Amino acid sequence: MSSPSLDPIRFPDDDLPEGAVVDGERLTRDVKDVFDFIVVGSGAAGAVAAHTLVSAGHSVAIVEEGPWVKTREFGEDVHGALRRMLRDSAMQAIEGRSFLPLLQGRCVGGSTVINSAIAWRTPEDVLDDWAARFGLGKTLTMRELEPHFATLERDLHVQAVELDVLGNNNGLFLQHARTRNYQAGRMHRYDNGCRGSARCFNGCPTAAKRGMSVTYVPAALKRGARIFTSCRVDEVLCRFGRAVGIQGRSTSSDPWRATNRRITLTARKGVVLAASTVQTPVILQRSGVRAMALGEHFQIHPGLGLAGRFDTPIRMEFGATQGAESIHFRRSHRFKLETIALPPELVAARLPGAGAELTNRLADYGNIAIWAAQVRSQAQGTVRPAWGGGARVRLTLTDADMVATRTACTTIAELLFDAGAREIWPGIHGVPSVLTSRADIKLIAEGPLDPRAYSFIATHLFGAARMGPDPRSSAVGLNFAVHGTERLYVVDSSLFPTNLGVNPQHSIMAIARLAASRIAERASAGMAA
Ligand SMILES: Cc1cc2nc3c(=O)[nH]c(=O)nc-3n(C[C@H](O)[C@H](O)[C@H](O)COP(=O)(O)OP(=O)(O)OC[C@H]3O[C@@H](n4cnc5c(N)ncnc54)[C@H](O)[C@@H]3O)c2cc1C
Repeated sequence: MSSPSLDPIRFPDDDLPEGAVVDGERLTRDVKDVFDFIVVGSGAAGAVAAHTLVSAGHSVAIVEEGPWVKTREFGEDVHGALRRMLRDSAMQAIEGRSFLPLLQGRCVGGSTVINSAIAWRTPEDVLDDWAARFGLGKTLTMRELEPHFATLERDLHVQAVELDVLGNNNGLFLQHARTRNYQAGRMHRYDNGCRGSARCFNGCPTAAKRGMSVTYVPAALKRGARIFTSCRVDEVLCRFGRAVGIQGRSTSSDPWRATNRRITLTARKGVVLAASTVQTPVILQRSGVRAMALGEHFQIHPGLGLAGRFDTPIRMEFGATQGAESIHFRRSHRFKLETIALPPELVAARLPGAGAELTNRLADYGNIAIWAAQVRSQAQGTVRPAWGGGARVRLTLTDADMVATRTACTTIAELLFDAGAREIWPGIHGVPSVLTSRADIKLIAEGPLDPRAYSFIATHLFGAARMGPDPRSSAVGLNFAVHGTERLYVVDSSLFPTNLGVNPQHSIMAIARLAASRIAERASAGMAA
């Protein structure tokens, strides 16, 4: 008999129903099958939609381009995580006046596997704007969304970061933001027992982070759904103006394992696209959907961070990866402040200097804090299919976006000096790489307004198949169906008319849940959208 302490811990992605997972990397023949609904993508939107549809009694197939990387495979190796779980090994970029790196998950659970699990309900001012300016009327009001938020919060265990895993990076930010009377707090996250390993980005090693690969995907499979992993959807099959299935092929991140089998799935009741704001519009365009707004109005929250070096230990490697935030400036200046812990490999990529100078700086890793901003930018861009099956994404930040960015940087610099930072490393071209006194902050305030001078990253994506009643200005109707094509639905943030100014996963899931409930009801009643 084994000792209790040696009993292996079981994770929710360990025990999956027999036959529920079809691994494209192991397929030896082409696949044909029939379901009520095909859901494309297993991230925030797809997992929730699939779970809702199967719970309503419909048969469901989820098709996911990436592999299923299980909890017990998550490690500390950042490069391995980037290669296995991120699209294009994290080498995607938005083109425009600058190249802006674009990060997306490409695995079962999508970006929820590699994200920080921060949960924010959609701000009411955003919903009011959608209703008034974009004709959404009562489709997406807080009254309609509230029960979906409540269920998600219960299922995914949304709670404030526990004090014992707050860590110094988060704690210092909170203390000094509050001293300045900024509206600030501990983050609320999908968290069931975070141990503060600061490894959200590599995949949570304890499954405490309630990403989709350990929650709604296994739950949907237990209710009878099937998932086709490492299977990429190339196009939606349409006949006589109605979606009837999907066509795709098996894939692999390792070219030696690619089997290239054809996947043809028939959908009796509909195809639900949840492949993300970049891939959903591309699938639609490849499938021959023509809508004026398709691929247009793409938006992001450009994010960037400043590092501060302290004399005292910060130890970013302990604590919630992102644990403290302030929405004080969301409406007045269009940015949200956040803490973030980055592993040494990613910090090294941002440090000023080279050779011995760089090595000395990296030796200070234990004394570095990183505080960041997500900017609610106004720029709109485009998403188009690219050669080789990818996407070409274009967007250039506006002057107003750059003013907001610069203000966010000065605000962070002030907070870092308040907290006792000896040096600040702003990482802005044209501003000295090391600032040593408060007087230096004016160098940021007078710094460039050129997006090429800043090290942005985009992880929050919106639009490109926006919702609205008028096919001339939107791609998706108020019933979540693509204008002009019956039974072809979009449930991810492609349909959002604008960005939010807060982290998007919670809004995406609540809207996907609401959409899938309505789609399921109509299908049960025998009505096509
Ligand atoms: C590093 C990082 C940190 C983040 N932190 C937070 C946070 O803390 N809080 C928050 O609210 N948001 C956060 N976000 C954003 C959030 O994760 C995303 O907004 C959300 O996951 C998007 O949901 P989605 O379902 O649209 O797309 P995803 O979750 O990205 O899922 C889309 C899935 O579709 C699959 N897919 C794409 N194309 C195809 C195809 N042709 N065939 C089959 N499958 C396909 C993809 O492989 C992917 O798995 C973060 C994002 C990143 C990258």
